[in-house]
Amino acid sequence: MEDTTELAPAVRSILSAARDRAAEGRTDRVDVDPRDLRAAFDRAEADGRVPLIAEVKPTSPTTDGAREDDPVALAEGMVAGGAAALSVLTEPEHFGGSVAVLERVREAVDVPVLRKDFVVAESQLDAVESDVVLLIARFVGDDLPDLLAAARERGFQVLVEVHDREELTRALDAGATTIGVNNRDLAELVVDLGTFESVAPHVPDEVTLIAESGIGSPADVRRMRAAGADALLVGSAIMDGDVEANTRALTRAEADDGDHRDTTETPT
Ligand SMILES: O=C(O)c1ccccc1NCC(=O)[C@H](O)[C@H](O)COP(=O)(O)O
Repeated sequence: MEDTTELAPAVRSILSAARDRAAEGRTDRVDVDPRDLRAAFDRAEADGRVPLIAEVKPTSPTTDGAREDDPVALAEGMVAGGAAALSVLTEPEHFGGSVAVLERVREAVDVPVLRKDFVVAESQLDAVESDVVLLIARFVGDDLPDLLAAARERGFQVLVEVHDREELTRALDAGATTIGVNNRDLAELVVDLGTFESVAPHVPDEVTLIAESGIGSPADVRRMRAAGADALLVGSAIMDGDVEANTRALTRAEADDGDHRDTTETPT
C-alpha cells in the first residue's frame, strides 16, 4: 500500500474515496474498442493545431466554485475549439464528475476520451468504457505493471502519469508507451511547469509524451512544446469562461498567422 503521509490532505481524501469505490460491488468486465489517441494527435498536427486534451473538470480541490453547465455542451465546445481529445473527470466527490457524464460525452463526440479518475484497483476499470484510462504511478505503486496489463486486456489505451524521474523509470519499466508528466505536485498541490522541463529529456522518443496541469496561456503551450511535449492536457484554463474560445486560443498557439500573443496573456 502506498505511503500517503506526504500527500496533501485533499489528495489523501481523494485516495480514500477511490479505495472505498474500489471495494464496492464488481460489474461485468468491459471490452473497449478504442479511438486511437496517437492518431488523433497526428491529425491535429497535420491540421496545424497543437495536440490538446481538453478536460471536462466541473470543480477540483484547487478550484473556487463549480461549473454547472451541461458537460456535453462543454465537451462539444472543446472539440469545436480544436481539441484532439477530451478528458472527463469521473471522480464524484472532489471533482464533481461521474461515469454517466463520461458515457454521454463519449457518445456525443468522435474524438478519443480519457477517463480521468484515481484508479487504484482492477475492479475500478470496469466502471465505464473510455478510449484511454489514467494510472497515476505514485498512487498505484508496485501494482503498476499488473494494472497496466489489466487495462490493456480490456482494450484501453493507458496514460501513465508521473511527477519525477523515479516514477518515470517505474513507468518505463512497466512498459508504458504514453506518459504524462504532471506539473502539479500532489504533496503540496502547487504547479511548476519546470517539472515537465526537468523530466521530459529523460523520456525516450518513441513514448508519446503529454504535459499535464498548470498550462494557462498560449505562451505556456509553446513552452511545454519546446520542452518536448507531443500533446498537452488542460483543464482549469479551459473551464474558466468560454470553453470553445479558450480551447481555440491554446490549439492555435503555434499557428503561423501573425497572431503571436503576449507571453503574459491567458485565454478568456
Ligand atoms: O486539479 C486539482 O485541483 C487536483 C487536485 C488534487 C489532485 C489532482 C488534481 N488535478 C488532477 C489533474 O490531473 C488535472 O485536472 C489535470 O492535469 C488538468 O490540470 P489543470 O489544467 O491545471 O486544471
